[in-house]
Amino acid sequence: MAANSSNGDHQTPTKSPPLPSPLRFSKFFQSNMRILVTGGAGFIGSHLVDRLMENEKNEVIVVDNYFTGSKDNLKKWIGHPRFELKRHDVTEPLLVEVDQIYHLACPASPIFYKYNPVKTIKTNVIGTLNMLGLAKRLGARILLTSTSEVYGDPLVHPQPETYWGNVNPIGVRSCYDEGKRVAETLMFDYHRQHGIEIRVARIFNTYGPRMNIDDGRVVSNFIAQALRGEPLTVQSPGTQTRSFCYVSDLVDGLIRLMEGEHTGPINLGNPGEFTMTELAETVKELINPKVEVKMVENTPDDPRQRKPDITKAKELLGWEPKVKLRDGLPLMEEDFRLRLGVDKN
Ligand SMILES: NC(=O)c1ccc[n+]([C@@H]2O[C@H](COP(=O)([O-])OP(=O)(O)OC[C@H]3O[C@@H](n4cnc5c(N)ncnc54)[C@H](O)[C@@H]3O)[C@@H](O)[C@H]2O)c1
Ligand SMILES: O=c1ccn([C@@H]2O[C@H](COP(=O)(O)OP(=O)(O)O[C@H]3OC[C@@H](O)[C@H](O)[C@H]3O)[C@@H](O)[C@H]2O)c(=O)[nH]1
Repeated sequence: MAANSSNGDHQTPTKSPPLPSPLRFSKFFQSNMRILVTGGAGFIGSHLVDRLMENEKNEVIVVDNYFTGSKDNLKKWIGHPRFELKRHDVTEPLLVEVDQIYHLACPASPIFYKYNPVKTIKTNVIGTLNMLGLAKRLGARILLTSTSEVYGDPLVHPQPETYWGNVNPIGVRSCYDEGKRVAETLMFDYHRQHGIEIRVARIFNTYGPRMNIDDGRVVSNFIAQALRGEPLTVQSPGTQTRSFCYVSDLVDGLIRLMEGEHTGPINLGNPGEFTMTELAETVKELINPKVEVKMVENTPDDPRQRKPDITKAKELLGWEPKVKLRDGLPLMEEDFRLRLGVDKN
């Protein structure tokens, strides 16, 4: 009996299989990395997308619910064959096929994360669970953008990753800082229990073009106020400190972390430390020497000092920030002038 009659395996095909579409061989179909960016329509996310899209081997999918982000931030990529944008809330399950997940979705400015604290904590907990579930199903590597806020009002200065923090669990900032702490816990539990490849970045205050004009964070507030000729509102006492990282440096650190071999957590931030009064004076000097600096009331639980210890990022990722505050502020000023319609005279 002829071997090919026993089962279908060896039958001589009567018709040759269809040729693949000619598009299969166009450069846009040769991507070897499909990357999901949650929160990609936001400030950091959209800069990350710009960098990922520069590599022709990447295909990028963004999901965002547009709470604080905007399609405008991604307008140069809309319609690009290697780019896809979906309105989606990460508190709902997501089905896509990807190799890497950058999980950024979460409001980051205190006025926005406090606006609906229950939603903020759901985004951090349920949103991160959903993304970890997706990573588990696909065997994808996932990076979480955690925050320096996990150190709370730190009693150790500067903050190394080994510091466990000093966080109020029931305060008005807890939806965000405790939310991110739970998100970190989930990342490490999925790593230990299910072998998921995880990366955790602890990002310190980051600034740059495309921040929302009325975002409420200090750098965007001061620049917008200086350009509008309004007083710069320093929240009392003004001696509290922050360390500000320019967004291009931060994005470089995120990509190095994702591509490297270390889970983290790893601090990503610029160790240059400034009081809020110093920041106001610098913005005044660089942008509008005529504006006044006004002391206003602060909000509860505002951390009194913050500065990253970036030894680990230097050693493990070969990363350190390059852009100094005095060089980064004018780049942001340019973008704010365009959007506010204020010319340089
Ligand atoms: N910018 C900083 O200084 C800083 C510092 C530490 C950590 N981070 C983290 O980096 C990430 C990005 O921050 P950012 O400064 O770009 O803020 P952003 O507010 O500009 O971006 C957040 C994005 O997430 C989207 N989003 C919010 N909730 C969502 C949800 N439930 N589903 C889908 N999308 C949702 C928003 O619409 C927005 O586009 C956040 O996770 C934030 O916690 C930022
Ligand atoms: O107009 C303002 C706004 C803020 N501030 C002060 O500036 C400091 C920084 O405040 P921001 O609102 O910019 O940011 P915070 O450092 O409080 O939180 C940020 O931390 C890291 C990220 O996770 C988030 O982007 C955000 O939560 C605070 O001390 C605040 O009191 C002012 O003095 N004037």
